[in-house]
Amino acid sequence: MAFFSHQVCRGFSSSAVRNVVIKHVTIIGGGQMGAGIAQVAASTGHSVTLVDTNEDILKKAVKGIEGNLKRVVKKKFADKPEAGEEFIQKALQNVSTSTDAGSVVRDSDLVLEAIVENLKIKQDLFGGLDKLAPAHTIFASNTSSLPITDIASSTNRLDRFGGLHFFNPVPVMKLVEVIATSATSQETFDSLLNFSKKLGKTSVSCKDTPGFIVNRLLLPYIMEVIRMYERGDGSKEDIDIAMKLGCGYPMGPFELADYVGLDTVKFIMDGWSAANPDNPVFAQSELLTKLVAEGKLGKKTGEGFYKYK
Ligand SMILES: CCCCCCC[C@H](O)CC(=O)SCCNC(=O)CCNC(=O)[C@H](O)C(C)(C)COP(=O)([O-])OP(=O)([O-])OC[C@H]1O[C@@H](n2cnc3c(N)ncnc32)[C@H](O)[C@@H]1OP(=O)([O-])[O-]
Ligand SMILES: NC(=O)c1ccc[n+]([C@@H]2O[C@H](COP(=O)([O-])OP(=O)(O)OC[C@H]3O[C@@H](n4cnc5c(N)ncnc54)[C@H](O)[C@@H]3O)[C@@H](O)[C@H]2O)c1
Repeated sequence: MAFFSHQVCRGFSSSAVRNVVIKHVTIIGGGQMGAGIAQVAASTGHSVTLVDTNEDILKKAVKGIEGNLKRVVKKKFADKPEAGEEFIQKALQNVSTSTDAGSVVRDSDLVLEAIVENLKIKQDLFGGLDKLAPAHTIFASNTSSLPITDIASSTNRLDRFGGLHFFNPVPVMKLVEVIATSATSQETFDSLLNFSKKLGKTSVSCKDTPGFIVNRLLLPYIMEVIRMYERGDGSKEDIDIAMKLGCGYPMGPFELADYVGLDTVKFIMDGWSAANPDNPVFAQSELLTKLVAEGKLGKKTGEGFYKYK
């Protein structure tokens, strides 16, 4: 990955189809992000198929969606519990699940991937689905840090491939970064922008540069924080309080890293430090490496920088 080889111009190669109105969405990966995106897409009238590797994960994802819909309804329909219940049921009816992506992509306008942050695994997934999905289907990745161009290279639909980068927790965070590679067609880009709008999100347009906008700025901050703690310049608790009360951030950096998942933070750092071995901004942290090796991945495993059990 050439880290700073910015792709400054977007191509307008002719797409096989015109603007795709996205109605049927396949979301691959029913973890934190996939389930959150499924919830928002289903709540806004899209039919969603959520795909993961086994039924237990999918059951947990749907249960999580139901729980989070209840949180949404509590506020949105505070004085109308019946309308709130109807909203939940409608959204849930829009969600189906599958462990076989290949069999469900045939009906999809959009295949959005939110699986593990690993280039080869993402390429294998899309490479296989490219042969099965209809010509009009748009592919998109929710990757935090991998070049969309590299993920798309496993397919023959470069013009119908883009990035849709959501933020955690998806039902609450208002932003979506919409990423165009140099091969993404204008029609595809517009379809992704329209889809983001239908989800009620505000979108920003990004080039396919490492970390897009947010993570290119967020990761160096998080890594500098971890190094500060490793040097003994402040306790985790004090650093978190300082950034919350001093900067007005809703979470301190250690809380946020635990919330996002330390495996995801490490996956991103591994890629960026390998591509930039001489850049101290992307230097590895011994502590982060140790926590991930011990399976302390943050909130999702009950322990990361903090304990949650
Ligand atoms: C960091 C490592 C480096 C980056 C790695 C890359 C990661 C990635 O690529 C980019 C990111 O996502 S970067 C990460 C970007 N993310 C951030 O930076 C997040 C920063 N943190 C925050 O914004 C807040 O701490 C939270 C919103 C998470 C919780 O808020 P709080 O005040 O502490 O606690 P609260 O009172 O419980 O919740 C408040 C309201 O939200 C509602 N709600 C919550 N979850 C919900 C769900 N799943 N569904 C529905 N609703 C949900 C809840 O019901 C409540 O509603 P009410 O109507 O007001 O009662
Ligand atoms: N966690 C965040 O805050 C965050 C925010 C934005 C983007 N992202 C990105 O979104 C993606 C997913 O992150 P997450 O936090 O939801 O991860 P997660 O670990 O919570 O969930 C990933 C899910 O993908 C499933 N999966 C893995 N390989 C699969 C395959 N081949 N087919 C089907 N399912 C498969 C896993 O079983 C798991 O349920 C990553 O690319 C990550 O970088 C994460």
